[in-house]
Amino acid sequence: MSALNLVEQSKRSAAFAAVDKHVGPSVRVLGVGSGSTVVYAAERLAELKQQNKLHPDLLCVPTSFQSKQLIVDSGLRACDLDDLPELDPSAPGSFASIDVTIDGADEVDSELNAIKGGGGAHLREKLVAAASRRLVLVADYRKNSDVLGEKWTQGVPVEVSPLAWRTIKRQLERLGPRSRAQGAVPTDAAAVAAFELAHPVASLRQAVRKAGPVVTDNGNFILDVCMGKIYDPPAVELLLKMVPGVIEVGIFSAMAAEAWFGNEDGSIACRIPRSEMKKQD
Ligand SMILES: O=C(CO)[C@H](O)[C@H](O)COP(=O)(O)O
Repeated sequence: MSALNLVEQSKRSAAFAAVDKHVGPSVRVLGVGSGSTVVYAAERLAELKQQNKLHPDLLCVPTSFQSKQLIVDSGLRACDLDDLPELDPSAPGSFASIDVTIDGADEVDSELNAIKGGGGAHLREKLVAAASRRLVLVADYRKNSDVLGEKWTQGVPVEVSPLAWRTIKRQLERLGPRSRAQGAVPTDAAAVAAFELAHPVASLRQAVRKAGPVVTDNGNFILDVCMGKIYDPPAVELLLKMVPGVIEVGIFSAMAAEAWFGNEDGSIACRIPRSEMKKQD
């Protein structure tokens, strides 16, 4: 099998396995992620729908224009996040009105922190993930990592306001040394800085087959911020988010409950956060 087919096959097997495990007749509201791996999840959902194995009134919440097309093309019903009914505010976890969300990822570390936004959809993806009782990631073996930034070297996608993207870029690039000097980044063990590079580099993502920048589904720009390995994803997420004009950061810290990977040898691996595994030992 060629390398390309191997990657596609591993995306497909991960997506099929995750859908089979998590999307049955009891799931009433499903979040549908974005990207090329989620295309296979939609393929499986369409099959299950044909076989009457889904809830008859299943609602699917899209995370992008692409995701909405996938839902509609699969014969499923799309529903905006804000159209979901408010749940009993006194019930535990009541904010989470989506039963489960299946989404892709660009890289996933051992704690299931993830980099997302390679497809530029991370604002809506994070909104949907935060409103989900369970976030399940699906990816091929190239995304399976120990530390964020090890395999995904294109930078953390950061959605920013087009109003002042150059100013925002400059501020993001100053984060490393300045914030460390001010003690904003936890550096307790000295060697363990929040991220690797002293001088992050942010580049405006350019469109393909259109002159100029990528414009997101929300009318914003994307800066890809290279910062080397990310040793403390929650701290870096917060740090980036605090820059005025940053709309959303493509670091998803401790949001995912499970990650399914298609392996190179054709097998499938399902991972949970390493700290959860230790508790179960
Ligand atoms: O975050 C995303 C889009 O914003 C995607 O889920 C991520 O880029 C993975 O995409 P693919 O499945 O095509 O590798």
